[in-house]
Amino acid sequence: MSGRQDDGRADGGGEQHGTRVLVLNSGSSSVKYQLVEMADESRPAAGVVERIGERGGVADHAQALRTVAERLDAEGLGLDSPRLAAVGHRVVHGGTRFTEPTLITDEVLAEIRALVPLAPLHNPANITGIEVARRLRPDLPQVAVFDTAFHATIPEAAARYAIDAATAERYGIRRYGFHGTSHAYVSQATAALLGRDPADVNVIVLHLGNGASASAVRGGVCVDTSMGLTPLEGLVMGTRSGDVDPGVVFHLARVAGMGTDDIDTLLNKKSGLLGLCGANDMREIGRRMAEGDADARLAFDVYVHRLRRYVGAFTAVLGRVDAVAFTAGVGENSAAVREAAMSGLQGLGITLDSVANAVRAPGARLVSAPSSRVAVAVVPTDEELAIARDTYALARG
Ligand SMILES: Nc1ncnc2c1ncn2[C@@H]1O[C@H](COP(=O)(O)OP(=O)(O)O)[C@@H](O)[C@H]1O
Ligand SMILES: CC(=O)OP(=O)(O)O
Ligand SMILES: [Mg+2]
Repeated sequence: MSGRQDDGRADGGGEQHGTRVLVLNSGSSSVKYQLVEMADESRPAAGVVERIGERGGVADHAQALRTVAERLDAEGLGLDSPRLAAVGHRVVHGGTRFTEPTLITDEVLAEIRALVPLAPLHNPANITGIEVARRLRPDLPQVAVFDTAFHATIPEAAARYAIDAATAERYGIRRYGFHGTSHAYVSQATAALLGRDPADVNVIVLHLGNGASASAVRGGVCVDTSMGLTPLEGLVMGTRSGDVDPGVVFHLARVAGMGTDDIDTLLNKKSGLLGLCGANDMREIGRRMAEGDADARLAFDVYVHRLRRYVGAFTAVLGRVDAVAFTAGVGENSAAVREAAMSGLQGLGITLDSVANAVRAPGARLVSAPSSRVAVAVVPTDEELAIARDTYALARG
């Protein structure tokens, strides 16, 4: 650690002395950013630019990234800082090509671009972030950390769709899975909360943000996940349908006369909670339910029903479950979703402690009853820290 600079000055130090990583987590409609000081994993700067492309928001991802750069400059923490060691980028789709954090070169960028058809809402935003950061600091290592990477261990029986094998092979059609950085981080943190070695613990992780996915993790290794070829499959999400009969697509095409792009937009942006009740934010749904709104109630019930199905399915996949971990915006904050999702599951060894579950508290914590064979935990995710660690490790060589 000879290069570490701990003098506490806002800037300065030699060129090789950077100990900070800028993490860019570009989502379909937001850019989250964090500056992570690796010496103590503190965050000198963090923020989010939201509502990209929506009314009242910035026009596009390039504009959002300019806003991020301006905010960092205003705090004296700009991209020109010599304390910066590297930039870490969340990249959503790595296909079968990328299963590890990867130093970004022109060739790597071209390969990420080739994967755009598999994640049209996400990879273009990630690419814009990479291009902007490379332009501003061509001298810095830039690292891509892939959402799909943690799922590369999923066995063929769970990863393959039962469709014509030659067609699947030719077009790369298989389950890739997403939110992997979060599933990896949270499954490890859950083992730590239980005071056990991750290699001995089986966890069902429920990542419930705007996008949502479940995963089955056996001894630290992912063995199944709810998202598939794209981040559309699986759980009910803010604006995405999750699982639907593929026949719905043909029916809409033939009977409703909708085109491919219209159906894509319908299922990705106008469905899920939003499609069912006109709101995609679980907080608003909670408020409306309290006022007796039947549409909000139905949306909540559909969301929870799907969640319970996956908990049951992944219990069967794992055989033995040690913990169910709730994470991301909804998972960490909605006691009502956790309560409803875990109710009546004594047959699976799950008993929630309703009082503990209702308490708001920071950090990882147990919300199951002492008698519960399966621990139920709320475990805050930290994708940015996980990306920063991977990025720093690779940048330092
Ligand atoms: N206090 C809360 N109660 C219920 N839901 C919440 C609360 N706070 C945030 N959320 C939910 O979290 C979602 C965002 O989660 P987040 O993990 O930040 O998503 P993403 O990373 O996909 O943007 C919001 O849509 C909102 O519904
Ligand atoms: C992959 C995915 O769904 O990401 P997000 O939840 O950030 O949209
Ligand atoms: Mg997220």
